[in-house]
Amino acid sequence: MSPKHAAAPDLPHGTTPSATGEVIASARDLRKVYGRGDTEVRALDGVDVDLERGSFTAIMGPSGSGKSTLMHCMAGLDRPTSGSVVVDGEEIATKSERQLTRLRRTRLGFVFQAFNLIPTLTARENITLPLDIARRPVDEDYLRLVVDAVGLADRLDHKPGQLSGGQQQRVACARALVARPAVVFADEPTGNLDSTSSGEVLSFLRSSVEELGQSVVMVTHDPTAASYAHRVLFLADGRLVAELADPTPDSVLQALAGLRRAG
Ligand SMILES: Nc1ncnc2c1ncn2[C@@H]1O[C@H](COP(=O)(O)OP(=O)(O)OP(=O)(O)O)[C@@H](O)[C@H]1O
Repeated sequence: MSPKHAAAPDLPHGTTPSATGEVIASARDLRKVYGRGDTEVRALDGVDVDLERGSFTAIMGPSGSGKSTLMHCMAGLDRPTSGSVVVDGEEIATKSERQLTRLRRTRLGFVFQAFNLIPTLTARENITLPLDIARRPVDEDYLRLVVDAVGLADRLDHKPGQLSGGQQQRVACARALVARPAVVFADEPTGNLDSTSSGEVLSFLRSSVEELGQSVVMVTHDPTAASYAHRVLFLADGRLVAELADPTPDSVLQALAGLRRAG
């Protein structure tokens, strides 16, 4: 992975060279209902989606449209009321808590808005934590590749408190990737970052897809962030209402404006 990608926010918006045509995660007629009676909320109201291996997908939509619920149901963090979710060939909607925990640990990567690093561990220890918990050996060559790509080689002995917000989120990205998960789920990964740090994190996520063949799904409110993806899915009222391939910040803004007019 070239360092220029890790620092260059200006990525080409073109075809998806890394995409394989193979589905890595899918949802069928996915529904999630919170509450009942007068307080019932249909957070997901019949979502069908296929996510391709080796592609970067952004999920957008107004507040309350179901973005986080969709991501959480697809990542086994929340259980759907009905419908099916298959990730890396496994139906996850029917798994036990124990099986889900194992699946999340071994096959999925997560990046959250609040970096969620362990303050007493160094950057390196934070990055290798998922492997240590799963008692899997660290692939030092791959670790070096990921660490170089996020530009953290000279920060590995620092604790999170000694790192900037952008650096902490890059540690979180490296942590999500080091076990080579089937899918990385990122929930507003740049929500706490300035535009420069956001660009670095998003460039890294995109290059992890294009150069390492990873599959990334990201919830975001930010059209610029979404433009780093290969594909943007738009949710409204718990339904998938539109999608955009090879987005730019302008085309995302236009799509959002169109949806507001339609709504
Ligand atoms: N635990 C819960 N209990 C009850 N209702 C919930 C719960 N979680 C989410 N909801 C409701 O489900 C709907 C979808 O919520 P969700 O958080 O998925 O939306 P979102 O698009 O991610 O919103 P935001 O952009 O504001 O984060 C909202 O109406 C929300 O109030």
